[in-house]
Amino acid sequence: MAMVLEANNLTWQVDNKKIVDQISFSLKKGETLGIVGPNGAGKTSLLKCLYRGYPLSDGDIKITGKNLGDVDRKYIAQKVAVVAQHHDSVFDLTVFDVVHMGLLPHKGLFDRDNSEDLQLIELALKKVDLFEKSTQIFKTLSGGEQQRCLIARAIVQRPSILIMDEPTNHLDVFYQHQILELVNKLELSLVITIHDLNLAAQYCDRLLLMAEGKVIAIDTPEKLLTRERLQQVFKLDCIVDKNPFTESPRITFSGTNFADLTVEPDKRECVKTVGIKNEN
Ligand SMILES: Nc1ncnc2c1ncn2[C@@H]1O[C@H](COP(=O)(O)OP(=O)(O)OP(=O)(O)O)[C@@H](O)[C@H]1O
Repeated sequence: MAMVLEANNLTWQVDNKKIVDQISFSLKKGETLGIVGPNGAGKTSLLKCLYRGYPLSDGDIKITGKNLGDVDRKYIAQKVAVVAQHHDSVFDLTVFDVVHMGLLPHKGLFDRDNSEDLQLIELALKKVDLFEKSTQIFKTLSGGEQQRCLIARAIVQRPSILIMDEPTNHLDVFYQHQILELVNKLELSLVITIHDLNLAAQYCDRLLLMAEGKVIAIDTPEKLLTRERLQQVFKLDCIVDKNPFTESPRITFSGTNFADLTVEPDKRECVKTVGIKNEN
């Protein structure tokens, strides 16, 4: 099957420190890849490499078969939509105007909107249930509504790949599920960073687990999320069983178990909880 995204040996460094260190993976059409790992692992930096916010020190990226170095920004904007963590630039715009921005990669400088464009915006706003709030200023929306507004912009953009940096951040449990269900139904290829491993297991086809800039493993949630691996990376003991609703892996972490919490996380030794039955 043709790959929508191919990342080969991606490396990005600052002051000789490799923040993203020789990462390779590919993404199939319609697949959802979740990037997981501890704070500071390099997840956001990896995403920024993907949409060319950061210049690579080494490696290359192909999007729909074309090398990123050989295409212009407009091609990237047509193929890749991004929902980043910070969106200050759209704060004072109305919901309609933010969603309208999704048309820009497909327009020439002097092109006017036609009826199809307006229909597309209307459909996208209805899909995320924000049509009634079209004239509201973006910054006055709730966190969940802001995420939905940015997803509507991505729908209008009609990309092949949607990249989202922690899309469930600051959302309550209802909106966490709503956002992830919504983007999964769009039938796009998705790359998302996500801290909640249970949500990642439920909504992602594959996970890329990273730490200190490197890939620890890439696999399906069922194969990747093992007690041993999670202990090694997060320094916490856990039980891995199954979510009774979805059958996806369910992870329950123990408390920290550390006598001295002032020790840096990467120097901590994981203390196993005695007597825990683990299905992995
Ligand atoms: N522009 C930069 N200059 C210097 N260091 C940077 C830069 N961007 C990121 N870093 C460093 O790279 C490391 C990885 O940061 P990044 O934000 O990619 O991690 P993350 O896995 O997304 O973390 P979190 O889960 O906390 O959001 C951090 O130590 C960070 O300080």
